[in-house]
Amino acid sequence: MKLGRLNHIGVATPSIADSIAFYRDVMGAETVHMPFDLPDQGVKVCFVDTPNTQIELIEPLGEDSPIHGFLAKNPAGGQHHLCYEVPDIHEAKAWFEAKGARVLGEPRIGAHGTLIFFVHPRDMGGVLTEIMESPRDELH
Ligand SMILES: CC[C@H](C(=O)O)C(=O)SCCNC(=O)CCNC(=O)[C@H](O)C(C)(C)COP(=O)(O)OP(=O)(O)OC[C@H]1O[C@@H](n2cnc3c(N)ncnc32)[C@H](O)[C@@H]1OP(=O)(O)O
Ligand SMILES: [Co+2]
Repeated sequence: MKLGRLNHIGVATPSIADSIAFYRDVMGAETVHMPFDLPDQGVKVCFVDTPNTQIELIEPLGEDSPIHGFLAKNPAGGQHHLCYEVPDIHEAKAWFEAKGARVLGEPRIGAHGTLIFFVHPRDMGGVLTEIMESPRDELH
C-alpha cells in the first residue's frame, strides 16, 4: 500500500457552531461547508477547507456516538483522527490486517460518500487513523 493524500484532520468538538466561529473568525477559514448529520456514524460533521486538505469538525450525535468517550476525556474537544486516501479500500484493509493492526469494523460509507475504515490508535503510534477510498473523480 502507498501512503495517500491527507484527506482530512478530524477535530472533535462539543459544539460545531462554536468551532465554526473559531475557524472562520480566528483562523480565517474562507470556506465552511454546511454541517450535516451522519446518524449511522453517530456524528454531526462540518468540513472546513484549507488550501491543501480539510478540517473535519465532528460533534457527537446520539447516545452511542463513538466520540463520547473522547470528549469525556477532552471536554473542550481536540484533534481526533487523521484520514488518508487510498485507491483500493479492500486492499488497504487486508494490508493493515496483515500488519497485525486492528481494523475497526467493516468498510462503510463515510462523510465524503466513499468507503472508509478506522485502524486502532494503539496500533498506529497513538493516532486514530481513518483510511478512505479516494473519490472516483480524483483517481488518475
Ligand atoms: C466516518 C464518518 C467520518 C468520516 O470522516 O467519514 C468520521 O471520521 S467519524 C469519526 C468518529 N468515528 C470514529 O472515531 C470511529 C472509530 N473510533 C472508535 O471506534 C473509537 O473511538 C476507539 C475504539 C478508537 C476508541 O474508543 P473509546 O474512546 O470508547 O475507547 P477507550 O477510551 O477505551 O480508548 C482506547 C484507547 O485508545 C485511545 N484513544 C481513544 N480515542 C483516541 C483518539 N481519537 N486518538 C488517539 N487515541 C485514542 C484511548 O486513550 C485509549 O488508550 P489507552 O492507552 O488504552 O488509555
Ligand atoms: Co473522518
